[in-house]
Amino acid sequence: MAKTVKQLAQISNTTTETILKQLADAGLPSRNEDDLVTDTEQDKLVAFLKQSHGEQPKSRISLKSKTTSTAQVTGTSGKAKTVNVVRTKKVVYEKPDPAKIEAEIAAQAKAAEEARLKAAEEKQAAERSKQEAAERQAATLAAMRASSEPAKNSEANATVVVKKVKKPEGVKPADKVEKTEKKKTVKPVKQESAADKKAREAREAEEERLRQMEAETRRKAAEEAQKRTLEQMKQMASRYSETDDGTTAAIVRTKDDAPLADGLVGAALEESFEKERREIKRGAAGTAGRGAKKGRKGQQEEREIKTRSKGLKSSQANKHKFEMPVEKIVHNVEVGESIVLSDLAQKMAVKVREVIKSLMKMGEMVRESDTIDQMTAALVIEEFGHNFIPVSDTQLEDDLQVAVDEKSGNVQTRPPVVTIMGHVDHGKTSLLDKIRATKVASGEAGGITQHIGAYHVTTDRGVITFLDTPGHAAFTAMRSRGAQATDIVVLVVAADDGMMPQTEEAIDHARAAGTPLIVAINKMDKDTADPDRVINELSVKEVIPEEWGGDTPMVKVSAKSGMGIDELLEVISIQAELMELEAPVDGAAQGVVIESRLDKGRGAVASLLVKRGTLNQGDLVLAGEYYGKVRAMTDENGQRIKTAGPSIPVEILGLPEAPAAGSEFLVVSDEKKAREVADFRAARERERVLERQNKMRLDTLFESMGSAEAATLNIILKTDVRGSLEALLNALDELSTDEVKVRVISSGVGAITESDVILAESSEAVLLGFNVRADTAGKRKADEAGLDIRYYSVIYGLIDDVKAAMSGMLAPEHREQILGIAEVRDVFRSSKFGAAAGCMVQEGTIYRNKPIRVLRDDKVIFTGHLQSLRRYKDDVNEVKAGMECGLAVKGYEVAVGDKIEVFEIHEVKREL
Ligand SMILES: Nc1nc2c(ncn2[C@@H]2O[C@H](COP(=O)(O)OP(=O)(O)OP(=O)(O)O)[C@@H](O)[C@H]2O)c(=O)[nH]1
Repeated sequence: MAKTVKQLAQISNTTTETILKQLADAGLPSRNEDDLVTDTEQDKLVAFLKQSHGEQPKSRISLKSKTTSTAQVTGTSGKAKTVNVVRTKKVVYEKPDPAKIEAEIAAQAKAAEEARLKAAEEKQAAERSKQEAAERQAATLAAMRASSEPAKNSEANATVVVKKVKKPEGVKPADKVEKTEKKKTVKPVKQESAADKKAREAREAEEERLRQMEAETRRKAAEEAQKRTLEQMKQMASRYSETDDGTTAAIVRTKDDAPLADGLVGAALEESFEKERREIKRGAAGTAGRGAKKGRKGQQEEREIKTRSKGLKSSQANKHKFEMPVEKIVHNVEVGESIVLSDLAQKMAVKVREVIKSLMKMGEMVRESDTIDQMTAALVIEEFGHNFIPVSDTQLEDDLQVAVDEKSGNVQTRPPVVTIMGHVDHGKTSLLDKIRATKVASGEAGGITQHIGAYHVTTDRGVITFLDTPGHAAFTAMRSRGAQATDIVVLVVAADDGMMPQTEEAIDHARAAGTPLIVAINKMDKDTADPDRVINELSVKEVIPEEWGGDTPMVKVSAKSGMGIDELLEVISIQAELMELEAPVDGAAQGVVIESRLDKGRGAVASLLVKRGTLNQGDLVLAGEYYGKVRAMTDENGQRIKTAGPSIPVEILGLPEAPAAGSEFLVVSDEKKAREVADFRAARERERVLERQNKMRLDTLFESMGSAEAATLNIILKTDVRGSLEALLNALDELSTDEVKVRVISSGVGAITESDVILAESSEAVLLGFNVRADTAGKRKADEAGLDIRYYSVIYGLIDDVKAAMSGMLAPEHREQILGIAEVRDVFRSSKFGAAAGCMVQEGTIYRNKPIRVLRDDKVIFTGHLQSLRRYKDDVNEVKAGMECGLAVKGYEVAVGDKIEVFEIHEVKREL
């Protein structure tokens, strides 16, 4: 507030003269004692006075703080004592100097101005260089026109240029362009007249128009080149990404708004089109290479590229060199029902680790070897920015099938394929035997058919092919396959036994497959035979005889006496005629694998039933997961044959492994396709196995958490053929109860090996051999480990043992013990016994009067008795290990290398 000089004198306790003098000294205007002094003047006066008294304005303020605490220290005497610790802290604040601030502001403004000027200069320079480039281009174009078609007008020249761009192969080589460039540079500079100026302007306008056309053409050419390159990548990435309509699906998503010509071509206009084409190619190869083996860095680059909404950065465009339009390679990832993680990663060209990480983010804890389902895979694929293509698991097979269908022709009537079904011991094999007039049943262990066989017989009414399916319930799965492959089911029902569980099952299977049924009421020779009861029981299951108004032919037969056999065959033939069974005879064969096994000497042996076409020796057969050329072909009687038409069963050699019984087979002309389908099927099988294993692991984990007492019976199972293996696995699968789980931890076809024994030892599993034995190393290992190996030749014997072990009913029972093993070293003819064998007893003792088995390649091939046992010329009752002997097997001719195993059945305390 303004005050008079007098008032100020009073406030400061001084005279008015003093104030007036001080005001004058401070440089303020002179005044009288009643004049007002403004606030600003008062401030100035105070500042002057402070300065004149030597006082500087404070620019720094110091603050001090002090804290006191205590600490425990050890004194010189060694005693601990408490001391006070004082901490002082000083903080200095600097008061901003207005002058300094002003200077700083001025400096900043100056720098900003300089930067602006610099930017403007740079912009000008860039424009200049752009203009220069445009001029160079115009000159190049003019020179090109002049050198190519001087007579034509500029419009025509432009067309030529456009044409050349569209067809890069017809373009001019680079050196010619360079020459035209040279021509331009050596031209003398003329003084420009008015007419010249007009002409120049017209030329410039025309050149500008051409330049735009040129730019447009180049853009199109670059786009086309990019398309071609991407097409190549697409083809490389996915050879089988055909859509329903047969066109190839796009593999790469390109961004529509990405500018191509400017960024791509840039100042590379001097370059020839040919060079550009080469560079596009090179760029594509480089990009593909990077894509194929990119690491984390590569992926980061990809992400950056992905987020880029526009083309190349201007800085890159100014590099004066060709740059490939960089775009993430988007793969079409085909996924079937499920996929192994490592395969998925490979298909997306990323590391498995990355896939695992992405799944972890989704809350899925997985490992490299795990399989994930189609939906989860779809999420992962989307996450990585690729295209998810769900594929039918049978797509490749379907394609092959179409190829086979196209080639087949000459449709003819074919023999019916008949499956004989029925309850155990109702006489299926005996009936077939009778039909074939060959005994098959007598040599079988336990009287059970062990695997599916197929036979064809010629009757008065034509050829009929029979599939001989085993009777035990364990073969249900295989039997249902048999029903699918067959035209007619003959249901055998014993007249003295009637309807049994497997009779019902057979009816269900035949119905499910839509296969006509013919009932053979067997054992009619027996006194206890009651066919009416059988018919009554069948009618309950809606199997009604023709006499009762139904549609099921029923024939009373006796496999023993041969009664009704001819009638049965006739009924089968009539039924077949009614069905008008036909198949193409020409063209590639296809059908079903009935049975397969690995033979030590011959490799994989597969029984096939040809359903259509003709199978020839030398054909390339794809069966299940395996393919190979048919090296040799035999019929069911072991006769070598060269061809097999529809409905004919054959045994073939030439596949690398034994395909699963029930697999479809077909002949393919293209080995590459066969390999692809085989690989695909193998991968699918692997996925299924892994899926099952994972499920098992999880289930086990869950169950063991739920019930502490749940015991698990681990089993390692080896069998002679795939058919029995599958049957046993199915049967064992069904045995698990709430208290005891049955877990087959390993299974396979062939002898029990050392590794099987080691696995059994480590996993506390029981070793079960069905019609197979342990090989020498396996046996030695089992002896060392003190492991018991259980051998079986009858399926229900094995199942019963497992059941008994599970239920704790391990009562003493009859069990086999192997007493001795002799190896056949020589075979010679004996007038008395036929074939006699010279043997070496390898283990234990060979007894003349005890039952024996003949083993070939560690598989049981015969069970029976010895006809004679000799030491030199003498008949003996026993021969001990290490001794030679001569023997003859009753009803069987042994071969060199066979083993004769003598066993006996005795009562033992049971334990598993
Ligand atoms: N009396 C009599 N016995 C028969 C007849 N058919 C079969 N058998 C006997 O019945 C038993 C079982 O015969 P198989 O032919 O092995 O019976 P299957 O149905 O093939 O048996 P699995 O292969 O075990 O399913 C044998 O002892 C035969 O001798 C028949 O018509 N009359």
